[in-house]
Amino acid sequence: MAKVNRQSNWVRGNCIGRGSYGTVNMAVDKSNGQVFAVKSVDRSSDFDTQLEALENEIRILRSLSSPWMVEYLGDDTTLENNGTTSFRNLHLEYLPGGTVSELARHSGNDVDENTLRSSTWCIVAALKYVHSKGIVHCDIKGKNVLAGPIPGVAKLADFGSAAEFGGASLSPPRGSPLWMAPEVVRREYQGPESDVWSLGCTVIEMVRGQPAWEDRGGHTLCRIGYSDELPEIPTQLSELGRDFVDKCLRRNRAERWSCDQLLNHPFISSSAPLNSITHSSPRCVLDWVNSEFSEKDDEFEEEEEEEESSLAWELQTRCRERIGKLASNSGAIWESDGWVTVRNLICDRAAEEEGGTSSEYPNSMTIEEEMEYSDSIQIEMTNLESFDTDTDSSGGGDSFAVVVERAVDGSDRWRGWNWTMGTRLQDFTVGVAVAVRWWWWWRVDGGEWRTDRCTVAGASGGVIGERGRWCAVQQVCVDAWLAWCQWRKAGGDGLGGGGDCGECGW
Ligand SMILES: Nc1ncnc2c1ncn2[C@@H]1O[C@H](COP(=O)(O)OP(=O)(O)OP(=O)(O)O)[C@@H](O)[C@H]1O
Repeated sequence: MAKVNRQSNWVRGNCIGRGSYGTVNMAVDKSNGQVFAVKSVDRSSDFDTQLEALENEIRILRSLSSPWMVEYLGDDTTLENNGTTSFRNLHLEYLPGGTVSELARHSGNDVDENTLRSSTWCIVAALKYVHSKGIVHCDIKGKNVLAGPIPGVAKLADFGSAAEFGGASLSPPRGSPLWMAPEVVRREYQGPESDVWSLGCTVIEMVRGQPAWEDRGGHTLCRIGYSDELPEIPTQLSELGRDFVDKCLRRNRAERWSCDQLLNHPFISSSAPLNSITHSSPRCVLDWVNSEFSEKDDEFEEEEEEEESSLAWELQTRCRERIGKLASNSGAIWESDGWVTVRNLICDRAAEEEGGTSSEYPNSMTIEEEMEYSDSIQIEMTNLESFDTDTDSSGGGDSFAVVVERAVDGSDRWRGWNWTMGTRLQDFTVGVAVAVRWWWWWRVDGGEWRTDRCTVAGASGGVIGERGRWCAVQQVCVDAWLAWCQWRKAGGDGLGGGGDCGECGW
């Protein structure tokens, strides 16, 4: 997906947030059905600062990319309201979980410390990355941390105040007063250490559901900037949590811990979301169809294990988010007539070697009938073959079959099946169906990504659509893991052996 100056081929949806620098709406890309968030400022508005902040955010976000930051998807300018209003727009990954500040308010005093630790880990990991790029966020607070679809996954957002770090004070100081570090309030300095102070305030906010300092205007600013006081650390926070906050809230900024040090603090050091995952996968299908993976390899070649783990988690999360958003939409009509097979592939190495044939699928053949197919389908085939090779390398002798059909009415609707190890693994509709290694996504009707009507054989069984949206999202991950398990346990009980995957708990 092009990441800059996206064509204005999208529709603005409901307003999902307002800040001092803009309005945030849901939006849908008409060309591929992708849901995203769009932050907009009316260009004719009297408030130049709003436009400046948005342009600043666009510039900064273009230069950054981390699994723990909300992803920049592009930007554009649109004429709306019958051509009377011109908006400058920033397109962002949509995160449906709300802000950690809202979550904290709703949970009252009932804080789940595991979630807190892992959200904190995400913020620190994001900050470490941002600081390493010479940028200070300048507005760390609960409202600027968006919750992912799974408790404990969080992403840093709102880079409208962010700035390149020059070692001096930023004038005027940036950020939200109650989260500002003392040196920022005093206009002496604003750097990475100042973000760490704000982080300490944010951890308190995530526990209390309220800002760390009570808001009494100028009086509070005096307390922050010119007293020896520190915010009260909530008693319900564990000893480790209190120590972590203490390392952030040092009035002398030289004594504050860096993000590197904080990542090693026992409060969060083992709280990276799903940090046992070490495999990487494509970032998102639409990026990845065109990417040929080279960018990913270059980008992450030198990253440490921790970052690889973060990436893998991010990828899985994106899969869940994407499909979760779309699982509730209406999709392809599965039972309709009028489909034609355009590509049919069966890999049955063992059968070939033994001179046998696959009895599981009646049209068994290596590659048959190629009437018409898209590039993406080609990718699917290529990778299925390597997938099959992987399984065979462990002596599996499995067969892997894929049939892809296209609607004869030319509506660009696709559907397909794949079978493996003699068992029907998945039915899926395909607009773009891609398999790389053990990961699967599928998209229907040229835009919607769905999971319902995806039947998984073996222990999980059933029609996913009957299980409700969240289950459906989980199930997609099960599907992905299922394939992964199969790859790992090639030739064994990979498909039928659900229930013992240590990685996904399925
Ligand atoms: N990518 C996103 N996905 C979902 N919701 C979002 C997203 N970005 C922003 N929001 C929602 O919109 C609200 C306002 O966004 P944001 O904080 O970026 O605006 P702002 O004008 O810069 O705010 P502030 O007043 O804090 O400076 C957020 O608090 C959040 O509720």
